[in-house]
Amino acid sequence: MIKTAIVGASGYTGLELIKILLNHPHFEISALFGSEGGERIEDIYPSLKGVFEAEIQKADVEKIAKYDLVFLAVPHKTAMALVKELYGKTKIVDFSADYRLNQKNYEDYYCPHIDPANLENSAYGLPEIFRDYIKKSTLIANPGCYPTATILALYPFIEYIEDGVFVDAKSGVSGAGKKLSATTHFVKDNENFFAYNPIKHRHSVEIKEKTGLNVTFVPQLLPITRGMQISIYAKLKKDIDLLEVLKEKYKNEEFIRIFDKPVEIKNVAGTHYCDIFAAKNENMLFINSVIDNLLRGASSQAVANANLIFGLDEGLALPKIAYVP
Ligand SMILES: NC(=O)C1=CN([C@@H]2O[C@H](COP(=O)(O)OP(=O)(O)OC[C@H]3O[C@@H](n4cnc5c(N)ncnc54)[C@H](OP(=O)(O)O)[C@@H]3O)[C@@H](O)[C@H]2O)C=CC1
Ligand SMILES: CC(=O)N[C@@H](CCC(=O)OP(=O)(O)O)C(=O)O
Repeated sequence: MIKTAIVGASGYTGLELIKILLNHPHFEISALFGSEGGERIEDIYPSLKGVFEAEIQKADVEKIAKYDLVFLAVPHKTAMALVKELYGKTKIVDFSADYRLNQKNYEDYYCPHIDPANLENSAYGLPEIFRDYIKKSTLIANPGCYPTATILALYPFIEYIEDGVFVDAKSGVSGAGKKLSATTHFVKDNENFFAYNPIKHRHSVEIKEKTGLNVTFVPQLLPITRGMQISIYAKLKKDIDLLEVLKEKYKNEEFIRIFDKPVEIKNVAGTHYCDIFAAKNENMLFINSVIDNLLRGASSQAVANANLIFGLDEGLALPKIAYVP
């Protein structure tokens, strides 16, 4: 078995990761870490009682470095402070944005980078596009949830569209993590729907850097727990058969499903799937994608990447059964 540590186990993506790894034939959950430690995972998440019970230790680089595989499900900045010490000692899948961007883009949208030397050692963990790099890397920058759903939808069409696309994005509230804020308060979100941080959201630069396209990106908060839906509006340079383009690009991809009608969050919530649909009105293109932000947008994608860096089948243990009805 491959000894695995989860740093940030008490968070939402940490919990999803635990659930996936409990069904993994090769990755064994050997240690859980958090900011202070001294808690038990089944006390934080009573749903795990009798299923998986373990102590959470205070994060400590010396201890974490002993494991073969480390998932960092921690906030930006915290991740790079750990990677700076851990790189080369173990295999790392980082959920944060710290190794996703070039230094300039990172510092323009986040903060000064404290480990720029390792930016060139990371692979952007979107398997459908960067699989070959991922397999050779020991540091994976797991993509953001909005960029995952947006880039997978745009990728087949990049050569066919004009620069300048509108990305209308909607996320469930778990995308913001477990910490409380005025924006994620029940009374604010319940029976409500609003845009936040339009145009300037940090994910616009991630989408731009990976696709080369200028994007007008507007995230919005849906009053649901999990799942996200992306609507992209673009101009086609020439007439193409949209579904044929999608089917051809993703013909070997088990976890991309192409639909001939608009896609729905509920069909992917609880799974690693990204469902995609596209339609056009003359040269006006509409692309529609859905994912589970906690899974394909974070934890199941992290496991797909870990499978690849250990030379395992990419789909091992990835969830396929949606929470329907
Ligand atoms: N939620 C989502 O849909 C997505 C999240 N991500 C990214 O994944 C990461 C985790 O997100 P999420 O699970 O939502 O966040 P949460 O806020 O739910 O959880 C964060 C976790 O990080 C731990 N943590 C914080 N500081 C430290 C520290 N100094 N040392 C060790 N552990 C620490 C916390 O532990 P403790 O409770 O002990 O403080 C907690 O378990 C973030 O980088 C986020 O941006 C990426 C894509 C989608
Ligand atoms: C609803 C919500 O607040 N979503 C988060 C995005 C979560 C995500 O994908 O991730 P990273 O933080 O890893 O980039 C936001 O807009 O900041």
